[in-house]
Amino acid sequence: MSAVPADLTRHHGPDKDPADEGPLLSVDGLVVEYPGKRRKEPFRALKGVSLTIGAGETLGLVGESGSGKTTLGRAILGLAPVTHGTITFRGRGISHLGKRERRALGEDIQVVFQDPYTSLNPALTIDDILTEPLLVTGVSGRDARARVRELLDQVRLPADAGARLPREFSGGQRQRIAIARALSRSPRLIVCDEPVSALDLSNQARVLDLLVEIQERTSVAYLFVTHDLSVVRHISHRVAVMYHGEIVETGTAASVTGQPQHPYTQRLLLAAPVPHPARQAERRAARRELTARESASMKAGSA
Ligand SMILES: Nc1ncnc2c1ncn2[C@@H]1O[C@H](COP(=O)(O)OP(=O)(O)OP(=O)(O)O)[C@@H](O)[C@H]1O
Repeated sequence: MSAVPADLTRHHGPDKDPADEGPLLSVDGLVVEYPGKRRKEPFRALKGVSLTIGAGETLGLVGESGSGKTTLGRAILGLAPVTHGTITFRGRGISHLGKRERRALGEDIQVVFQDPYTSLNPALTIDDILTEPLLVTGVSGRDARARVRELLDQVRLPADAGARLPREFSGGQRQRIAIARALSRSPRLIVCDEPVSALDLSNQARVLDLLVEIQERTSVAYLFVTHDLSVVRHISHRVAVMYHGEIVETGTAASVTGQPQHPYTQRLLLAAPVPHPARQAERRAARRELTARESASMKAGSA
């Protein structure tokens, strides 16, 4: 069940669209394999992943490096090869769309990448970066310019920012421009792939607050990929934990980070740094205990 209040699940006005009845996105038994190098077996990066995201909901996706988080986001965006399983968006299968259908879906599903330094075209002004996705869909130049002013205001940048180039902005400001670009066509879902991990702590907090505020206003949903548990706690309604290409635990942000069930989630929590040396020592002791318990149960299993 979604942790999002019922009034947040409305989208784009009071008329009910049958496509909005179920979850916004469902992923069922998703398998993604990358071709093996030099005729080796293909590498299975996702091994049957299932999850749902409701309208207006943030699902935090955590897991260590290489667990498959980015691959899942890329599969939803049509950028990773789906071997088995289905991805359904507003009731429609989207795992194997043609180029034109995928482009049309760009209106509803957008992405914000980790690195605000490489994700914006350095040769274009901010106005051009933000108008481009609108002009390709036939919006008039005048309407696109008006929308750009609205977007800059939404991400707290001055209207004259439009005439400048990406290099004239800080990392946090660039990430806000990338968010404005993702919002330009009013999507229902944004895949946020580590959007704050390249930023310093104060910019992280500003960008996270901005994402929450935008969600409250527009009911956009986020798949929020991160390896940082404090970030996931701050932003998510629910959290899914990935480990070696599988989802090993899903629950509300409070339950997954408060009473983790899976040993990997317990380990992930114990690995998160805490400022106080005494708490750090407690964590080290808890990690040792967990390792001892795991090796005892492995020995019992192999006996
Ligand atoms: N294009 C590719 N070709 C082959 N293997 C790939 C490709 N992309 C990813 N992989 C492999 O798939 C696995 C999952 O990678 P993925 O980037 O999805 O993990 P991740 O959890 O997002 O990691 P990180 O937090 O480091 O970004 C890794 O073992 C990776 O090496």
